[in-house]
Amino acid sequence: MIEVRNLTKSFARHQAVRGIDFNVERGEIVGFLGPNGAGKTTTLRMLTGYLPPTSGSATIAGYDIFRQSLEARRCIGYMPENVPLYDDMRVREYLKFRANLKGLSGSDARRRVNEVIETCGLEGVRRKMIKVLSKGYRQRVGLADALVHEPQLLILDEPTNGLDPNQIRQIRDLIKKLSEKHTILLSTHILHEVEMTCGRVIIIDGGQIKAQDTPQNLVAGMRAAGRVHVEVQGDTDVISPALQRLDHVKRVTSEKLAEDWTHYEILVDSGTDARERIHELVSQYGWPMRSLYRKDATLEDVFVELTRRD
Ligand SMILES: Nc1ncnc2c1ncn2[C@@H]1O[C@H](COP(=O)(O)OP(=O)(O)OP(=O)(O)O)[C@@H](O)[C@H]1O
Repeated sequence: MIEVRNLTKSFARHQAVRGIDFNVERGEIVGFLGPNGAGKTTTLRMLTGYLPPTSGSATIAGYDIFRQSLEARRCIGYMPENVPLYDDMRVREYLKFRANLKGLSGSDARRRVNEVIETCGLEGVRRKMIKVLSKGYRQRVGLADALVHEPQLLILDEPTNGLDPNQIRQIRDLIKKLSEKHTILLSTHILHEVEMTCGRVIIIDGGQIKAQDTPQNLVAGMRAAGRVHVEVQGDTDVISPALQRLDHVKRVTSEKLAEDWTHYEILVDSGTDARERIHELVSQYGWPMRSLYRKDATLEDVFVELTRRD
């Protein structure tokens, strides 16, 4: 559905996207992740024909996004980061206007507008002015707009940005429902959302792809695949280096708690479990300990490991 080859974008002397390659197959739902300024929006804007690339190529459903831009864009429903809506139009009127702009007319336009109003849960606000809608409903109008011409591919740029937890859940459920009929490329900062909705993840940083795989494989393949948490009472300047010297420990971070207790987070190598060694060490020195547990790596750990700056 999407084939990207050696795609590059430079703004003056700044290279925002540096020769990226990736594919998205029909029916997939793929998360596009990266820290601020990684090049996500620039990539999505090139794929949707809003920005010409400096070099490289990309096709959507077999159409070259530059040479066959119109055909390619017909296959795409794009929801940009800040959905531009006409505040002084009513929801239904706006969607009808957008459907007409996308080449639908008469009964076809009416049918599709009614369908997307239902799909996106907009029945209750169809006659409301856009300016009075909550952020969650505005996002739904943006999604309905992206869907109205029945595109095969949906490209969503941070669709849950700025929403409250209930609204995030509603949009997430809607995206899941849409994934039954559409291929989806979804850019987001919310990693939990990606773990719950995406079959595959592409991580981009500094304009380059750092990893692409299923969330499960990314977590399993991480070098530091686990964290041990321990709370010990005593001198952090002594305890922290002692923990750091244990086998398979990659990094120790500490946070002081009340009454001379400290919480240590210990990053350990994949496939190792340092808990027994930690217990032995703490017992050997007689340091009081009140908790010791291990947490497996999450997609967030993979993301931090691949994109950390320090
Ligand atoms: N029109 C532009 N002119 C100059 N530089 C730009 C332009 N658009 C983006 N950039 C720069 O390109 C880089 C990538 O920006 P981009 O918006 O693609 O990042 P992003 O991954 O979408 O970040 P965010 O998560 O903050 O939206 C940034 O350094 C940004 O400042």
